[in-house]
Amino acid sequence: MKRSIVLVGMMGAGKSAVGAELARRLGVPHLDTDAEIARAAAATIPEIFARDGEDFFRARETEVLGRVLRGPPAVVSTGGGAWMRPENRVLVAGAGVSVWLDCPLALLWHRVRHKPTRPLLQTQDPLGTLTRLLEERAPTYALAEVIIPVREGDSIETTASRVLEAVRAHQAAPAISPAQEP
Ligand SMILES: Nc1ncnc2c1ncn2[C@@H]1O[C@H](COP(=O)(O)OP(=O)(O)OP(=O)(O)O)[C@@H](O)[C@H]1O
Ligand SMILES: O=C(O)C1=C[C@@H](O)[C@@H](O)[C@H](O)C1
Ligand SMILES: [Mg+2]
Repeated sequence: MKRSIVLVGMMGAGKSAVGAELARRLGVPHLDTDAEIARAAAATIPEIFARDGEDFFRARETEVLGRVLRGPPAVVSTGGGAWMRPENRVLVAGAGVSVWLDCPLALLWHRVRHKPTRPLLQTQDPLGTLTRLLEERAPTYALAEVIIPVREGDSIETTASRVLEAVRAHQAAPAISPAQEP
């Protein structure tokens, strides 16, 4: 594996779960930016948001992403908002293939509704917030090089297999030079 695989998408899409399975199969490190930030801060993600604010978290996220992408090829599970920052997309483009786990709203909600670990969903109307975030973010997630639709009933293993297959097909495809574009 020459380039890292970088999973992007909404909270609950399965970036951490599928990333761990992919790394195990490929025999490469699995790095989860949320986990790396929490480890360095010796605090949980909700604690960091509450104590230092979202801007601080986003700055650490960009630092961590840059650091893990400078290392040997790995599977990188990003936080749900990481792909929204243009500088993070530039970092990913330089070192890895980006993969959007494209998961429908109902399935995301089913997975995140009972967990207090996502500070952005600690609102009066968490489903409304999740809906708005997905609507706002989907066009940007769609800029990822590889898109994997994830549907109810797809296991972590099945999703990991589909990611691997799609990444291999993507890497085997000849790059289109600007001169060939219409
Ligand atoms: N394909 C799947 N089948 C069943 N459960 C899954 C699947 N993918 C993820 N899950 C479960 O859904 C929950 C959320 O997944 P996970 O933590 O991997 O999401 P995430 O994309 O990393 O979210 P975040 O952006 O908040 O870190 C976990 O409990 C995980 O085990
Ligand atoms: O979607 C988001 O913006 C977030 C997702 C999580 O992975 C964490 O990075 C944090 O809770 C923010
Ligand atoms: Mg995660």
